[in-house]
Amino acid sequence: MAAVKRIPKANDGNTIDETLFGLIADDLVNQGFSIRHGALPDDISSSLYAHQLELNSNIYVDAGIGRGDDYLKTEFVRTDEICWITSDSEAGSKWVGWTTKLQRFLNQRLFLGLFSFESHFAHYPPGAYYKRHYDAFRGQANRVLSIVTYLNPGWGPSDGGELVVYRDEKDREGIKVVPLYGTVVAFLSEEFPHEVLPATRDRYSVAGWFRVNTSINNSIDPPR
Ligand SMILES: O=C(O)CCC(=O)C(=O)O
Ligand SMILES: [Fe+2]
Repeated sequence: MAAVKRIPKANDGNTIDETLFGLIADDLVNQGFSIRHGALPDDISSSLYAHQLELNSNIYVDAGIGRGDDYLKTEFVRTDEICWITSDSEAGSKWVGWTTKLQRFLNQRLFLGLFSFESHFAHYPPGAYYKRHYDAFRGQANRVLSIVTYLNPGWGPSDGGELVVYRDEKDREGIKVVPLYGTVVAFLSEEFPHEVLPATRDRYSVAGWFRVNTSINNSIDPPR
């Protein structure tokens, strides 16, 4: 008889992933964003962490803004460097597997119509930043939901590098998120301006975006 893999259940009978996904969905309904500490399953964090350590620093590229012809490299806005994640590595495939489950859950629960996902590792050397920005522009129907997680064990308050999520266009104070290992942040891409403050240490994150399908005439719009 084929072995059946037992998926751990939380007390309420949901899988551990489903319990977390339910909390994220509730946060998105109530406030449009979700900040969950220690949320990414440790198996995925540790794989991503190990994989990121092995990445040769020369495969990172300077981050730019926009896509295709709109792509600009501007130090005025951001000074991090990035490396896109694929399912080719074990770590990438675990992460993409998990985000696919989240995507399915949110589509069922919130009818978001999320269609594709793209994500990258980002390295912010000491002093690097990403100024206040939106991940998507209203009406351009592209990035719908942003997700970020951190690969920085032992990050302390004096290390800086917080993600600041602003509640709206007018908010100047924002909510500061310490980029600590295991924290997961998700927010509606068109609604929340945010920025990355400079850190005193190397800061590693994974940032991803779920998109809706903007294909025209059966030609599928590529993620990037
Ligand atoms: O690393 C972070 O905390 C967020 C990065 C970000 O805002 C982005 O890549 O668009
Ligand atoms: Fe962003």
